[in-house]
Amino acid sequence: MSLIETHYKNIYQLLEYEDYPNLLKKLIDLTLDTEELSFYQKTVSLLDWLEQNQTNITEIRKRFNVLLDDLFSFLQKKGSKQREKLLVVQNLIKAYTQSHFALGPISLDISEGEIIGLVGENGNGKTTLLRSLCGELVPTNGRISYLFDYKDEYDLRSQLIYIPQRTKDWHGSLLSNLQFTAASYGILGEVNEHLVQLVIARMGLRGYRHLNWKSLSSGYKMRFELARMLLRKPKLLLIDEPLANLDILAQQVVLDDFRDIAKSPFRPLGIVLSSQQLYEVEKTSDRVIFLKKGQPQNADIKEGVAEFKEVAKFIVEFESDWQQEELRKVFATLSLENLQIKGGTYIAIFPESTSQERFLQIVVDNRIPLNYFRNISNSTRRFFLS
Ligand SMILES: Nc1ncnc2c1ncn2[C@@H]1O[C@H](COP(=O)(O)OP(=O)(O)OP(=O)(O)O)[C@@H](O)[C@H]1O
Repeated sequence: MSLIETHYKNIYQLLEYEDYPNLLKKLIDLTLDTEELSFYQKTVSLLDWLEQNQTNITEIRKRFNVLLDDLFSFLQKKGSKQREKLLVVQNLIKAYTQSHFALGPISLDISEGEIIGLVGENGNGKTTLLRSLCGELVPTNGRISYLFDYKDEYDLRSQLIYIPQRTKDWHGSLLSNLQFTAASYGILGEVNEHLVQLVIARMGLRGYRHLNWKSLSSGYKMRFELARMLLRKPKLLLIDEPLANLDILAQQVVLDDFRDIAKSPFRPLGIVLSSQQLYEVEKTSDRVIFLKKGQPQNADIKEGVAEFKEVAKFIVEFESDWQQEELRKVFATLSLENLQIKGGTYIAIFPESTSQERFLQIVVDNRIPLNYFRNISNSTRRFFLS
């Protein structure tokens, strides 16, 4: 099955399951992928119609179906985009003279459709890496090469978007700001009007379009930044702590959005994001880099290329009402090497030969009360252990 056919099948399944909120997002993504005013108009009129007709399910289904068929037959002709390499970093070092902190050497590359997660404790170089990748900081050593086409420095900056942790405030309404952003990238007239409506709806900002910066919560300010990013049609998005200030549900929505946007068969883009939400980031990213004192811990640099390391241990994180002593006793049969407890959560380290099944069997046989369990043998979580 081709990439487009799989995409098509997944989206039609949403129609079958009547998951209209998600379907609407996908439909807007496909509309943006067409880059055609006639489709922008059709989808915006569907959005307007939906606002007045939320209960007529048969008609809603019919309209979604017609538009989806239309979009797919257009995009099928356009064809999917071959994924290309966007960026190559070779032995990057960034040293600050004032604080004696040095990042790197780091080597990595990123292609269209790929998401790289950056994790690590505070002050270990995540922001420094992102700011170096976007050109805001000049490397002390090493090379960063952008492999996509760009006309000049301004064009490069518009295709390479960096969203910092603390974004600048803005004046006026959310709608007028997005219209202004689009205009500053040469998107004018009817295209501007429709495109802005689409990205507003895509980011769930329709009900907030007339609000100003002060009236938006931090989560909605982040959505505004993402809407602004979409208007600029970037190749590479570098984003610092996008999940900070978001509730758990909003975090999952934003991460799903990142995946959908990065992995579009028609306009894929590369994303590098930093976060403290380890497990959420691991679920979403294709690769995760753990930085400690400026060094990637889970990658070996061989001939300038990062190779990701595996650990030779079986490590589990769990929560239980049992005391350490009782747990040590029963897990001794699995040759327990180390048991730590922090913040009410246990981390148990066993030899590599221990399997998850054997661990769970011991739990069942001994009726150990388990409130939570996660195999972290391959998670960057293990680097946070003391
Ligand atoms: N402009 C600067 N001049 C000197 N030192 C700096 C500068 N910016 C950052 N540092 C230092 O570099 C180190 C790494 O900082 P950085 O902001 O990259 O870490 P981080 O992993 O993003 O941290 P956090 O999770 O807290 O955002 C810190 O020790 C910081 O104090």
